[in-house]
Amino acid sequence: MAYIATILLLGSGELGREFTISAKRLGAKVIACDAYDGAPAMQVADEREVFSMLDGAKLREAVEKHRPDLIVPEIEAIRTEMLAQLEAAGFNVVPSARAAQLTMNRDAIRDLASSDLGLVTSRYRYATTLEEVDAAAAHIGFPLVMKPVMSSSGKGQSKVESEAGLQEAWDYACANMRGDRARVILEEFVDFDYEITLLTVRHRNGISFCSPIGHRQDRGDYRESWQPAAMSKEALADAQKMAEKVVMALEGEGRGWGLYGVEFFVRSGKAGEEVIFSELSPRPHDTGMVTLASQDLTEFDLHARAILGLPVPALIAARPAASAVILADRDSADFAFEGLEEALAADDSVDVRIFGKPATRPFRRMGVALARAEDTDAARTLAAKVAGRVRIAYRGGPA
Ligand SMILES: Nc1ncnc2c1ncn2[C@@H]1O[C@H](COP(=O)(O)OP(=O)(O)OP(=O)(O)O)[C@@H](O)[C@H]1O
Ligand SMILES: NCC(=O)N[C@@H]1O[C@H](COP(=O)([O-])[O-])[C@@H](O)[C@H]1O
Ligand SMILES: [Mg+2]
Repeated sequence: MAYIATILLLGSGELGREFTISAKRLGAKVIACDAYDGAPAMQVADEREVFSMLDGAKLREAVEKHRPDLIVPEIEAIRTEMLAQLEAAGFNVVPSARAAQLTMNRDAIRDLASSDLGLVTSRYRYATTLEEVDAAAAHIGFPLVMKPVMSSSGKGQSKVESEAGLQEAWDYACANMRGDRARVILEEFVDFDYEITLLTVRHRNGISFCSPIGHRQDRGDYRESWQPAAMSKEALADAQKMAEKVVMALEGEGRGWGLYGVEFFVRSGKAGEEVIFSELSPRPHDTGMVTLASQDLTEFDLHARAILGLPVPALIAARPAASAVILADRDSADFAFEGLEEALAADDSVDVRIFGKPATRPFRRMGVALARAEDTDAARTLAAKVAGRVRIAYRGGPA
């Protein structure tokens, strides 16, 4: 059989696994890559390659070996200069090398959104030394949020209440950053009423939006999400306008086709709800796992369709649903999941996804519970209950 496309997937976690299933259902061949063997997407892909996505030479080698039609980043930490070189050499990077490059660096995407595109963001300053941190903090005020410019899933991020906390936050950011560039962003702490992810699909016929996804984060990492999130018509229109603007600005030399997770904070102001752009992922978003329960075409199906040049509907409906994460709390390479029987006892409104990661770590996401109900509040309660019933039984320590 001739495949519709050969896809080289860079990063093979839970998001990549669902994406691989979607792409394969449409007739694609998927080669899953990650730094460790047995990663979730590798378990369902046609082939695998094990190397660090930050190793440019290995990345090029994998591309030359498989000659993919599409190079699909699944994580942020990739040698993006190599993606740009590969794109220049004629390879198709999803959605574009520019998107991968700009979103990997908080300073790059923030400058684009705020200075170039004029989107509303929190006030921010950068710093590369503790002295610069002090100066930036004096400008921003307290409380503030400090993050390494290169990090994801809340790594190295802290909320700082006063001057006394700056040194600790700086040390924490430096210890948990990616790369060798000690640089942080200090952001005004936005006391938002709620936050959303707006899944935005850019495809051959234009742009389509999913219903907004509400979510709750802890330690800078997602814990639960629900869809559709209630918000005013005006606020949703503002968010859609901003999402379209930023997504359109990311195409560069690429096609720009694909699904993006655009994150916003929403707070009420004098003139109604104020929408503040936070950041975005040029790929499926972790909070978007709720679409496995809420939408007929999930965020993974939509990403696959968009990048393959297949039709994406203009209107994407969502029924009330929620997701809740299942986290590990220690290091282990010998463990088992228990409680699935009770977790799934309810009825067909609940489900789980166990990711199949070969080892646990404190706070590592190992699975997710999904629930549908008559409204999102009920769905959240149900999803949390299901997640709570799945237990990880640790039998041994790390490998
Ligand atoms: N300026 C801010 N004010 C208030 N809360 C914030 C601010 N910045 C971040 N947060 C909180 O921390 C969460 C994580 O922040 P952010 O999305 O910037 O981190 P991340 O490391 O890129 O996470 P991910 O990779 O999972 O998207 C946000 O969703 C929000 O809940
Ligand atoms: N916020 C980004 C995100 O959720 N990314 C998802 O987590 C995986 C890494 O998990 P791990 O750290 O447990 O290996 C990534 O591969 C991706 O699927
Ligand atoms: Mg985020």
